[in-house]
Amino acid sequence: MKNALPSPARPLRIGTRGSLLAMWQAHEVRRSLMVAHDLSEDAFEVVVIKVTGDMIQDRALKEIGGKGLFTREIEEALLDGGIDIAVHSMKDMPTQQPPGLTLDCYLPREDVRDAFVSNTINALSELPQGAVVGSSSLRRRSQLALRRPDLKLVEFRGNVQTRMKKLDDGVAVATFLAMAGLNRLGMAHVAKSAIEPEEMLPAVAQGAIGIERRTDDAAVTALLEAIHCTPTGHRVTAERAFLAELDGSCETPIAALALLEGDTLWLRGEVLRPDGTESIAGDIRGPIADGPQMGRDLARQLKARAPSGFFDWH
Ligand SMILES: NCc1[nH]cc(CCC(=O)O)c1CC(=O)O
Repeated sequence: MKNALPSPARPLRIGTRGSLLAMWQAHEVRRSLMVAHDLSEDAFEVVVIKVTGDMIQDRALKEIGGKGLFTREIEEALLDGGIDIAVHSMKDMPTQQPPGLTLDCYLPREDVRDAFVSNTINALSELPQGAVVGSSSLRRRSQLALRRPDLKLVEFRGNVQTRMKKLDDGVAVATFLAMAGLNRLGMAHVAKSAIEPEEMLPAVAQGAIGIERRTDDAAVTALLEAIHCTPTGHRVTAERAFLAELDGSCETPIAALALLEGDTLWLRGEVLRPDGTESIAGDIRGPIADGPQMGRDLARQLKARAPSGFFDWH
């Protein structure tokens, strides 16, 4: 029977990338569903799906371009019925989902901050003049270039171990990771310090895990409702509306962070030139329910302030 509730005879298939962090996230979704619905582990099956983004680690992702490098194959499996839900780092998710798929279920958000990682230096502010730092994130690179034009930036990619090895080898004196990933993998000690959003505004949806489903799958929709974190949903939705209005992706120099203060949502946003020569930033406050409109409004305000040619990274 289609859309049946999971049972040992027909486990719910959870699709994910194969990276350590992605696997942890898929198992966290399984744990949450088990608790919420009093189901056993064998009501679920974690299905690993190879994605383009994982197969091209040796090249700068922005050279290959295109949105959804980490998600396309997973969404295809979801549409095909090969999996029943897909677990994603929301930071990597395109702002639009393909017809037939819905992404509106979020686990409670982790630490949103970037981590400062180094063997020898304690904090971003303590980097000596002209220091070599490694990052392949266009957002982090442009934010660093803006605030510290003296720094030398080199490409840095790979899992935590690969990056630590590069630091040991002296390829760079520091690099940057998301605190969320380090915390989830029990590797918070790798961070010398966390970088406050005031110093480096994080990526849209950083630290949030989202669960995608087939829109018409009523049983899965009901199953997921029980584990949805509403505050995370409000925050991520506002940030993603900001990103969508700027026509951005996880490979554009855009940052945003929404916080809830009582009944109010406070959204900060920043867009940069890729070379970090200029940044346009602003913020907006309003009722939580207006989050998506505020995201669009803030994006339009920043666009109106941008000189011509600012968005040439499109
Ligand atoms: N683009 C890769 C990616 N996607 C999500 C995370 C970390 C976890 C998260 O933000 O949820 C990372 C790695 C990183 O930036 O360190």
